Amino acid sequence: MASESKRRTDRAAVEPTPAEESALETARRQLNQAAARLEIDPAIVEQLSHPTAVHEVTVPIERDDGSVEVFTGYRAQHDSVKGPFKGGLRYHPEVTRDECVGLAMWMTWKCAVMDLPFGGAKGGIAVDSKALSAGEKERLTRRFTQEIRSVIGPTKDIPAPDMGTDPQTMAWVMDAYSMQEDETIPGVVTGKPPVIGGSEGREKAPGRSVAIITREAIEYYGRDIERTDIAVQGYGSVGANAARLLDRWGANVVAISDVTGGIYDPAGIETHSVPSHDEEPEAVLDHGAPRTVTNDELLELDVDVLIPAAVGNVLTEANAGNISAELIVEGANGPTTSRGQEILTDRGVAVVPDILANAGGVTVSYFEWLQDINRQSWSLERVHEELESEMLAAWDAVRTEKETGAPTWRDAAYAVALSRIADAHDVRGLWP
Ligand SMILES: NC(=O)C1=CN([C@@H]2O[C@H](COP(=O)(O)OP(=O)(O)OC[C@H]3O[C@@H](n4cnc5c(N)ncnc54)[C@H](OP(=O)(O)O)[C@@H]3O)[C@@H](O)[C@H]2O)C=CC1
Ligand SMILES: O=C(O)CCC(=O)C(=O)O
Repeated sequence: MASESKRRTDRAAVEPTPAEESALETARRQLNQAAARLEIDPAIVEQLSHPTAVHEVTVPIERDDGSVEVFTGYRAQHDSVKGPFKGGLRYHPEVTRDECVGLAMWMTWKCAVMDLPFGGAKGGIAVDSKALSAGEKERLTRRFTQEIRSVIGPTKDIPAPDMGTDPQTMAWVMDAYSMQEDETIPGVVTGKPPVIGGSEGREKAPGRSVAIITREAIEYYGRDIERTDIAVQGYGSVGANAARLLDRWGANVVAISDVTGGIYDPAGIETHSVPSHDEEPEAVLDHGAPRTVTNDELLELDVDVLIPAAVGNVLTEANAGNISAELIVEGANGPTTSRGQEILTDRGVAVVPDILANAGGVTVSYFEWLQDINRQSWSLERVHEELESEMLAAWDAVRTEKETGAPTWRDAAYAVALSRIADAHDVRGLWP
């Protein structure tokens, strides 16, 4: 696509990198670097550096022992030039306003890489979800939904699962929202159980897309998947499903981990016999293996491919020089800091970015939203076929950018995403 906003320049890179950076700082730095290469109107870049809105709400709940606890929740809405805001809800102790804004920015680019008619959002509650009973989690979710009810909706902003939330959480959001609207509105969230309008295949979709993109990248670099050793950090919706699919496709998954640490077996791990986070949290270390590793050690193992699929900021200035993998496929959102990326790039390590690799989640969310508004139900086979085709189309678009001069896979993915977003802003124009 020929585009005014896409012409490359040699403008110098942006600000220096601090030792530690927030998701928002990383996201802004990546935006500025990509925009500098693409010659995008500075007014549009400035606009995209800020969220459209950030809603901060107080969420009081009654604990099972009768006491009242007050939590803070957020919904950050970044950009909606191409359609309603879209993105997950995260329940994690480290959720902050800035983290939600950074993650919302990445959702904008992710939807644009996939050419979905959505913008970017992210939200969550600063809470340790594992310390809540099911009843407490339900009360927290229903109260949070009530607090953000006026800013979400099937044509406004559509939440979905992320870390610490799952299909049941989405069912509570849908129910709380629908009760207030006096009608059943399945399209207000995606990632619901299929029995209430959720899509087949949504839960495993982010892991499936990570596996598809890993498979394509392995082939791109001329490797044989059956002779490829892979380490995966995080064994949840993304990590476990990616590991299991790659294992099924013949790769040698030699290391996996959860929050408590990991296991390493150079002969390969039977991934299906290790419970995922959804099946049983913190169970990876219970599985017998010749060696256990810490999460830091897992990242530096002598493997061909590394898939960080848990939390952000794990590949940093401190360890990027020690990473042995030749290929990193980002399953988590924001696992690589700016300085980590620079060091990895200098060392010739290919990093395929989150906004492409884990985009299967939001893509099947889009399928779910389509099914909801059309009152349809697709088969799992259809979801898999359509996801495969969307992922390959996005991979081709990004690969073309890489082959025509983008220095890194992240630059290539941003070139695809940002040019689409900038063009959309350009034609819609600014309200006077
Ligand atoms: N769910 C989705 O639709 C999508 C999620 N993502 C991103 O993928 C990442 C993982 O999300 P998801 O799989 O949904 O999360 P889950 O909650 O399903 O699983 C997270 C996994 O990571 C482990 N974990 C948690 N903290 C750490 C840590 N500090 N170090 C190592 N492992 C840790 C958990 O361990 P334990 O089991 O012991 O708790 C669990 O195995 C996040 O960055 C998320 O934003 C991206 C796209 C879509
Ligand atoms: O499915 C969605 O809408 C969003 C999933 C998500 O939060 C993500 O891709 O990071």
